[in-house]
Amino acid sequence: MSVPLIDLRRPIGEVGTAVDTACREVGFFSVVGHGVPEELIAEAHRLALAFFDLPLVDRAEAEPDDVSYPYGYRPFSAEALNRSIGGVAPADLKETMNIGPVHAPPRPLADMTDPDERAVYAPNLWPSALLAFRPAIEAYYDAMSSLSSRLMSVFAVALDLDPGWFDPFVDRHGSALRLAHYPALAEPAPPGSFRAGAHTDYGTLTILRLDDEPGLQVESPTGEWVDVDAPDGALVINLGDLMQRWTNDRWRSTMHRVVVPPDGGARRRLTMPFFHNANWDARVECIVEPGGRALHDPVLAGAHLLAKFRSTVTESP
Ligand SMILES: O=C(O)CCC(=O)C(=O)O
Ligand SMILES: [Fe+2]
Repeated sequence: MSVPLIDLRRPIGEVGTAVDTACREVGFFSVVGHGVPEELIAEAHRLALAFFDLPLVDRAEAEPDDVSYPYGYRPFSAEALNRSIGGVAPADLKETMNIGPVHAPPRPLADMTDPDERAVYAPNLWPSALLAFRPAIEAYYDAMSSLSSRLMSVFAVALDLDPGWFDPFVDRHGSALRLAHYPALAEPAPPGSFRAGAHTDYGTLTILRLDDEPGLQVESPTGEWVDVDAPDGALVINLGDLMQRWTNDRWRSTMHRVVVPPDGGARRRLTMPFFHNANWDARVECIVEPGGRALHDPVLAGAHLLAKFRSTVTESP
């Protein structure tokens, strides 16, 4: 299934209407006219592959000592995304490299009394073996950060709010970029395993750069799993749980997963999801349509995110 394709160069009102429809019906869409140079995307993708081609000892240099540290390298089988929704699926068939904010925090770390907030601004861990990696990935992080801000103002318009309505809630966001490598599988995958188990994303929105290898599926409103496809050069956008809650369930945070393709996963796959979050201390209260009532209690964005994140670490990688 091609998820709805939206050209961000169209007039903002038209874009907003298309986004509202896509977010209500599918929770996924793809965008062209996003302004991120193709070379910047290709360079990040190339260096991400080069990172996963490093010998394990060099990748492991970027692995945190403590599994609860949010950034750095996570080896094969360290995560089971399905557990974030209470599932019991085996570990995912992937390894990841996770990158947090690439600029100085909005205020000194010493002023942040919540240790979990400090964790969002914990330093990134980089491998010393691949010098071109860090600048290419930081440039990609920045590009995703700018595109997220633009999408949040499109979201505001789609919800009949002022374009800047979300700004005070996201102007100090601590979002995370993930490089997800699904290696070619030498042996048949264990029964019931996935490249990434069924889950919803946690935050406001995710920007996903797919590659040529298929596998991403979304759950339709009638419960069928459908393949996600997007034209070359497009970026796939989906909503996270916080946005569903914020919109009082008007929009959908859609269940999705990455399956092992019918060839048994003979080819590797590399995607680069960027998980945009609201500010740590943003108080998210349902945006209620006229005449409606709030379906959820207010929640702080940071606490909401951490609870989700902690539920997915496997006990024994
Ligand atoms: O790799 C993909 O296509 C999607 C991965 C994903 O959904 C996630 O990491 O949250
Ligand atoms: Fe996801």
